[in-house]
Amino acid sequence: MPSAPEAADGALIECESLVRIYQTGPVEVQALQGLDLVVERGEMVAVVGASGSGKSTLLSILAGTDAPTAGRARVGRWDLLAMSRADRVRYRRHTVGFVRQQTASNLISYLSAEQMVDLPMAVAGVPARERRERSGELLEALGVGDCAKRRPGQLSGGQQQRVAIAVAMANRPQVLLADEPTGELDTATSAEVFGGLRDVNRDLGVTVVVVTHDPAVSGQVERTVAIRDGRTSSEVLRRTTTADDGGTHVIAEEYAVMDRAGRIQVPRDYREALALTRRVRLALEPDHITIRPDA
Ligand SMILES: Nc1ncnc2c1ncn2[C@@H]1O[C@H](COP(=O)(O)OP(=O)(O)OP(=O)(O)O)[C@@H](O)[C@H]1O
Repeated sequence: MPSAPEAADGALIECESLVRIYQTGPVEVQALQGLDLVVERGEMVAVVGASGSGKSTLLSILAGTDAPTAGRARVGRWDLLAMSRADRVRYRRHTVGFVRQQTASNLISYLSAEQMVDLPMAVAGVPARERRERSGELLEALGVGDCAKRRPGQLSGGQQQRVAIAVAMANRPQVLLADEPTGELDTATSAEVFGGLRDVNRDLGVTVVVVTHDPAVSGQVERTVAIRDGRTSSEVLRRTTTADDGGTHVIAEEYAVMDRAGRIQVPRDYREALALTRRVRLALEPDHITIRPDA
């Protein structure tokens, strides 16, 4: 099987000042307005943000199905702004896997679960025996081994999404992208599907980027990236600590994101609380920086 190029040293995904402008007739929509994102190999990151903030646009660019207007976007050694058509096919086949929100759109109604996992490998020229083994392993790993012979109509919504994860993982991608994968599911089923994403991240080492509205999902990953108006505005990092009595709890801390030029976005509620407008006073203190109203 042809393998995707190995990543250079450093982060697996790196987006810098990423811009995507959609032009529909005279109307121009800036879906991404200088977004920065770094994801390390093996990480599982949630991307959150209001409707229209640019989450799906980011995911389509990372998936290689949409091209940025400007900026930099790199996944492994692939420069997403400079890929030929043949590169794009290779990139989509081997480097990234994609799971969509609509369970039905991930699957093919007349194929069984194992046939669906088999298909991307067959297209990539993987020998039949290796395909059979890989399909079996993946469906087992996702807890749907007993569904191998069933078609999508014979699977629950949660099982369908777990099969979709297995399909996306078939060609051993470096990155698994999921756009609201639990959006159509109830809470218990969402937890099951999210568990599937965590399993492939932990056990198969794939880097996962998951777009979600679901706080129960974003609350379980170590890093959540918030997008506002097409830019990365803040990140929440979570770590688990152990207390003296042996009990564990999760500490979540919110950080503002600064780009290479030193720009940060001051949250609207902070700006409003102190009536910060166009000009502010910055002062460097021994271990922090203050921002004061211009008055
Ligand atoms: N193909 C397109 N043509 C024109 N405008 C588009 C296109 N795709 C997205 N947009 C616009 O770009 C902006 C960002 O859209 P995007 O779908 O990335 O947001 P989102 O954060 O994923 O939203 P949601 O949570 O509702 O899915 C929106 O204003 C949207 O209307």
